[in-house]
Amino acid sequence: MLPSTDFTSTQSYKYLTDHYINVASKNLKDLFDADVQRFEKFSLQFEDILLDYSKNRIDEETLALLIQLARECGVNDAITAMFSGQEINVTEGRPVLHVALRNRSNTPILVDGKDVMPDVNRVLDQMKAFSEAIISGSWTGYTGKAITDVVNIGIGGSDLGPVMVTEALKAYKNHLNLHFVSNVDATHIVETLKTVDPETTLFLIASKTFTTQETMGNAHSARDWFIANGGKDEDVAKHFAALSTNSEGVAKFGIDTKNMFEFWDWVGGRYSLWSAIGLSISLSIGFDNFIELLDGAHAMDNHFKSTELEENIPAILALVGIWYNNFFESETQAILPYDQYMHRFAAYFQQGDMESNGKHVDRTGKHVDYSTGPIIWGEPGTNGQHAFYQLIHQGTKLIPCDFIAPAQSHNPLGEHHPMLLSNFFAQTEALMNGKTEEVVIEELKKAGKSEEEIAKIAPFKVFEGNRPTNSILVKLITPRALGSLIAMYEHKIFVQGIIWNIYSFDQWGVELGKQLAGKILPELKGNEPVNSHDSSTNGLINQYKTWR
Ligand SMILES: O=P(O)(O)OC[C@H]1O[C@@H](O)[C@H](O)[C@@H](O)[C@@H]1O
Repeated sequence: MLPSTDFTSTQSYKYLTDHYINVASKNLKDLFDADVQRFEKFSLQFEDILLDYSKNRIDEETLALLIQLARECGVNDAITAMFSGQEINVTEGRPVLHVALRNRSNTPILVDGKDVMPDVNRVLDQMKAFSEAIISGSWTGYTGKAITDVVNIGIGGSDLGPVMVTEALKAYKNHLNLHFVSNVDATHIVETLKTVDPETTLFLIASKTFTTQETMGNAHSARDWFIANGGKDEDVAKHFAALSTNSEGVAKFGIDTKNMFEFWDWVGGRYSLWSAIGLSISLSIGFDNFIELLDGAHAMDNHFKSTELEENIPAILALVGIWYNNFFESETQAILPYDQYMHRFAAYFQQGDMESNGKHVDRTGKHVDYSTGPIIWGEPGTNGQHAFYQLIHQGTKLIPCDFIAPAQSHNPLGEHHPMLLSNFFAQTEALMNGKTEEVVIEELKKAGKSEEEIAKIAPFKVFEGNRPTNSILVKLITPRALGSLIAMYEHKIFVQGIIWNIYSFDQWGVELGKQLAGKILPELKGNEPVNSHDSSTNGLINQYKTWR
């Protein structure tokens, strides 16, 4: 059982409310001027990952109170509950054990009295053998040729993790061409199939439930294309594999269950890249690198599980996030990787965070009267600088940002990496310090502007500063470091969900739209007008019918 506390009625929350008034009036620049130790005090290192959270609008008292808040909300007990396989996904009646998938120390983890580790290791062995056969070319297609292309068909958690990781670790990639098809828009599968050859293509049908409309639709179209282009029914086994918890659904689709890579209902979709859903990752970068990814996540799990909250990286990130979300009332949080390979990282955590903590009832079923999960967004730097950073620097909204960058590049070409990192360092400094009116006026004077010109233009050139950021500097984005980074954010989301007293591992909010689409689909047949909806929906459907 998870503890259930209304965090707004804790002692620490009350203290934080008063403390906020004091801190909100302070400037980050002044906090740095007043304390030469600030970086040492507010930074933590884990292996090759340095978290600098000193450029946040906090002081030592803030941190102490936030940690007290975490304690009052039972974060430590909740961590124990998750790692020990308790049924903490209450509304779906399941434990939450993505940590078991990467439990490289193999300590037993019990679900209903049974250790899950032998099953986890069995599927890992199966993934290893399969990956090696495909990569080496010993597994051949129906005409005897080696596989050259892998198409992962999945959506949400069965797509975003594999896409994000295979992109982030492209530097480790082998000869196989990876493709990802997620959208039910036929364009996605049609354009992908134009680029592959049925004789040398392997399709991975990735779906936890094996019922998701988009994935099933794309999987059937892929199978039809395979048959229409020379494959026979009996050849399907050489070209289709399934990654799922639903063996019945897999068999019904016509995939030999020998080609099924199993996982379990205690793996949430958005936490599933560590499971059989990661097969495309293992095929792309090799099984050994996939294990490195799991190792990195496991190391972060151990850090999270066994480190006091004061030094616990995911917990600190969570608490600082709560500080902005619930006291400064910031609505969003940007994730800004200064690494082109990590261009899907923010998109991945849009699902990870927003599907987990986008909840409006607490664990007792009561409507919350406080803000829960933030809106997550972001793009890689430096691209974002030339697009939306204007608003972060000079807009009216407070946007806490996580800046992430590798110290070493996989592509050390000329001055590119120092140029990239100079921007990474400059942005957080600029956001913190801003530029005062006096400095602006001084600069304009030096540029020879008249008093009149200066008075006109100066206000537009002022940067208020005092914009908070975390900087996450990673030595090099290796599979291990990436595994740790992903696990770090997963646990941050977990801690926040515990404090907000919500269930982070269900996703009922995605159901209504699915239900209604199921009702509307048959209504789109035929030409007779539809009148079973509100006038807007009827009007749109009926216009569609006249235009199609
Ligand atoms: O893997 P499945 O069962 O096809 O589900 C895909 C996605 O389906 C969505 O509806 C869920 O909100 C996601 O959490 C999930 O990842």
